[in-house]
Amino acid sequence: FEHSDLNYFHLLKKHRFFYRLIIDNKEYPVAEGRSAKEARQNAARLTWSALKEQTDWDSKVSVRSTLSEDGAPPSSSSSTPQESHEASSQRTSVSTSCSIQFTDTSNPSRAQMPLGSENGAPSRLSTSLKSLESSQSMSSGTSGSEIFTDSSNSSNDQHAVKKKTSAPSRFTSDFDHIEYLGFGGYGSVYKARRKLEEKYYAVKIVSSDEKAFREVGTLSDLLHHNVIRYFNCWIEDTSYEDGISAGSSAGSSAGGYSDAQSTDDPSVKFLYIQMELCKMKTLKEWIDEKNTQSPQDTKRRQESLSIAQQIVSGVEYIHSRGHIHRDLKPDNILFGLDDKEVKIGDFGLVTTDDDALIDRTENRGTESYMAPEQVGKTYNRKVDIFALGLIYLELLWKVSSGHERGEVLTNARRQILPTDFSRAFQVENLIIKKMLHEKPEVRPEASDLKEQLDKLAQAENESQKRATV
Ligand SMILES: Nc1ncnc2c1ncn2[C@@H]1O[C@H](COP(=O)(O)OP(=O)(O)OP(=O)(O)O)[C@@H](O)[C@H]1O
Repeated sequence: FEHSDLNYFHLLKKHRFFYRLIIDNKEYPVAEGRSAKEARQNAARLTWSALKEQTDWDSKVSVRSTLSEDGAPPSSSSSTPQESHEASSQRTSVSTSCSIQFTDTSNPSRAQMPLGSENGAPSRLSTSLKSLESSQSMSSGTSGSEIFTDSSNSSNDQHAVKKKTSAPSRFTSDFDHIEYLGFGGYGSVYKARRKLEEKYYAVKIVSSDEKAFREVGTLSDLLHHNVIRYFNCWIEDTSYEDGISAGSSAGSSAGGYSDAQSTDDPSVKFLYIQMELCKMKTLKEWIDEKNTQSPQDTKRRQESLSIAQQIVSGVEYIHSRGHIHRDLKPDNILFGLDDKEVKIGDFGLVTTDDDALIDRTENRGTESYMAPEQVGKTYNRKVDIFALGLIYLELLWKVSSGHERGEVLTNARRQILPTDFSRAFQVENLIIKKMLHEKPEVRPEASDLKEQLDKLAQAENESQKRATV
């Protein structure tokens, strides 16, 4: 990406809305968006992610309440289409009801700040916007939008945004057989066939901001069989909504293209990220499946080792390219279409690793997999090794309930592994304990870990051969 494009996104970042959900007096993470609606939807998504984590650990929590805005009594009519889709798609069982409230945490003075009016930068904004637009239409061949910019008059610059016309969507013109796959904290993912080569891809649509650019910036830098492959990205004025994800949204039709996801703010754009299509099965589902099978079997041990080797391979590669994933968890690891390889995805929280412990944004990542130092501001790539330690333990060790899983993970974070586990998996126990060491410098590098796991796999193979002779 051009620096000018990034400047543009830095400027847009100042024009923000913030929302947080409060459920039964518990505050969930603050979400941001470039419109109130987008911030509300992001708040719903972040809360859903947090609830998913929480309900795994404690199934008492209810999440099927209808989301209502601004503290209004919950009612199905008050939820936005996206939110009601989220509420209705929740699979967690309900035991109690709870009240959900949206709180606008925006700083009004910032939220109303005219776009591009800060730091005397309006003409830079116009220039960046223009260069962004021209590169967009060059790459997509479809623009259909006009730019109204008068860079000689800075007072007009807050209007230096696109006037929306019904631009043809590159997504719907280049792709067909579009199917909704799911949503994450930041956007929705679709399976779609690119007409030209008649090949299927996953297309993730997120609001086009700095975080999204960081994700594609990193993905475009990576090519490894254990990392979800990136192909392309482009920007559109509107998001895509199909019949499922749009719910009863006015103006949307099943499988059609609508601007129901567009916002009143014409500067809000959406980044479409075209990626390798994986199976709709995450490592989380694999673990859950294994946990329903009994008893703890040797096949699980072998498969877990092979999966751990692949994840470590991917992480070693990511680290070798100078990145830290920061959000490794079973939900973010998918199976390739051939079901043979696992692939690391969701690079939304990726950052650079300059080898030194540097001051970073605090508290990034999913709480239950986060290394202890990640709650602060100074950490390095070893946070990924900590998360991997917990994942390897979960791969290997059968638990029977969400409650047990919670206990095992909480203790493991303090390097206390189940006694039976230490007995049954002596080598793995030592490796995992080191990965979970409180001091990041004691945790192994991904390359060392890979070597250890390769040796372990070799030893297992040999002992199996001996057993069959
Ligand atoms: N390349 C892909 N192929 C197939 N399915 C995918 C692909 N990428 C994501 N998905 C699916 O789409 C859904 C949303 O994924 P996404 O990466 O946006 O969010 P997430 O990882 O679930 O959540 P979060 O971003 O909050 O961590 C998930 O169910 C995921 O399994």
